[in-house]
Amino acid sequence: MSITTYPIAAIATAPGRGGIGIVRISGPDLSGFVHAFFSQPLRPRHAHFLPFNDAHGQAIDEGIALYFKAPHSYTGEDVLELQGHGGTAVLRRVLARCFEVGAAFGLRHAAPGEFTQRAFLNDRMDLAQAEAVADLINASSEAAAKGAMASLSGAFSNQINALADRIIHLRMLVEATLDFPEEEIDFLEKYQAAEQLQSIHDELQSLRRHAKQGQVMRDGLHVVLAGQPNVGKSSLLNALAGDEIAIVTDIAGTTRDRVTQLIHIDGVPIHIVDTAGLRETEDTVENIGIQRSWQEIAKANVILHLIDARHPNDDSDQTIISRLPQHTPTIRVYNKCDLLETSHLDLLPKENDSHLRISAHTGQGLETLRQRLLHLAGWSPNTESPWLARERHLHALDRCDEHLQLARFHAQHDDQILDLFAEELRLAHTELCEITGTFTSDDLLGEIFSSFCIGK
Ligand SMILES: Nc1nc2c(c(=O)[nH]1)N(C=O)[C@@H](CNc1ccc(C(=O)N[C@@H](CCC(=O)O)C(=O)O)cc1)CN2
Ligand SMILES: Nc1nc2c(ncn2[C@@H]2O[C@H](COP(=O)(O)OP(=O)(O)OP(=O)(O)O)[C@@H](O)[C@H]2O)c(=O)[nH]1
Ligand SMILES: [Mg+2]
Repeated sequence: MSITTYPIAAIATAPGRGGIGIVRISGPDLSGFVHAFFSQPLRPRHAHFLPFNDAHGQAIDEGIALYFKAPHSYTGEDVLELQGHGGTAVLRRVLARCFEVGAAFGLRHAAPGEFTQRAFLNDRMDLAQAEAVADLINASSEAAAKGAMASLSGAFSNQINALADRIIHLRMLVEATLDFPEEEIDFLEKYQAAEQLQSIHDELQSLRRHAKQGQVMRDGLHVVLAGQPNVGKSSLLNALAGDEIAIVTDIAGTTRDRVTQLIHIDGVPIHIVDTAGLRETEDTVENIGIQRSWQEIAKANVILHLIDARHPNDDSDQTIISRLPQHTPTIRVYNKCDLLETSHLDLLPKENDSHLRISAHTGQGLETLRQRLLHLAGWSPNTESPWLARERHLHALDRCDEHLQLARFHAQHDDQILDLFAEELRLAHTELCEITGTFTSDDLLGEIFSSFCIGK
């Protein structure tokens, strides 16, 4: 792969004050730089306690210098770490001194993610692992951090590679047969191609379910609270968040702007979006709020349609139902059950997967609601430790599945279409390679690494 020639430097620790701050430099050969900076060579992989001097020999800081020789480093290049005191000004001075010394060596400031990009280009990790580095840093819950670490250590990539190997095996058989046209007729039977395909397909399905969970774990589920004014949407948001986030009053039309709160259910991040109550109104401000409610509803992963349990068959709710998107999972949540006379309970639809009874005031039914949300997120509590995945990975798995299905179609209509079968297998394989980065466009790499923080 293409290896860049110039060295890069950046502050690797978070901006702001900290106990220790690190300036990191990576390049194909830093021995000249090290000598110019310290006037002495450094023993690789040893901690040296040294002054970091300016051009006049005055100490800017004193700290630990660590020198990693290529390829035994994070990036696979020579890496020098200057671990000093973690103050903004002192770190900036150390970095500036690096550029002074490094000018002779073509030292440049690192772009976001450039250290990790070099690690990827030097085969220190594949693309899914590089993405996991960023996901680990950005993880908002311990469960997400655990999942990111699983991906970083290769749990996800290993499964992708195992699946790719099975497709490669089948491809080899097909391609070999294509060289001997007289054998094509027997191919499918001889190698039980349909059975192999079926079993690859089954494995892909299980991988997709797993990856879907990993993606929800990373990005969270967007749950929108929708319904008429005064049904208790904001009260439910507050109850789920365990805090007074949104204003609650008995005045219909209290919420104007959407209010979003991140909560965690069993470690799964869930973005709860409270919206303005839906109704016909002349009020300009409220109308803008209601438009925003519909925008949020259109983007939702799950809609909780709140209904006042005392009026379960309200016309306005029927109108709302008719306008809700058909394909978004929706739960009808009958709120204020604490106010219901027992005799009225019969008027409510039976509780099931899509009809729940709750009270935002007493907390009745909230645990069932939480579990229901987890279920809709594709979460099954007994899954062995999940790894984190991204939307990009899910799309690639979906496309892989489409190609496998087309391959299966050609396998079932087996008259002289072995080359089409082979082509679909090739495309399915390519999709898996996009996940681990064996084939990727520079655009995609740019997009992925530019979203990293500086110094990573
Ligand atoms: N100070 C410091 N801490 C850090 C990092 C770093 O770059 N510097 N990391 C950066 O993100 C993470 C650790 N990742 C690293 C991965 C590989 C190597 C490395 O030197 N690997 C060599 C040697 C392995 C060995 O001794 O067994 C190799 O793989 O050949 C270093 C850090 C988190 N903590
Ligand atoms: N008894 C009882 N009252 C509730 C319950 N949930 C909400 N309320 C009351 O219903 C009124 C309206 O609650 P909100 O949470 O502001 O309703 P909303 O759906 O957000 O209303 P808008 O923001 O106007 O759309 C308040 O007086 C709440 O205290 C409940 O479960 N039981
Ligand atoms: Mg409200």
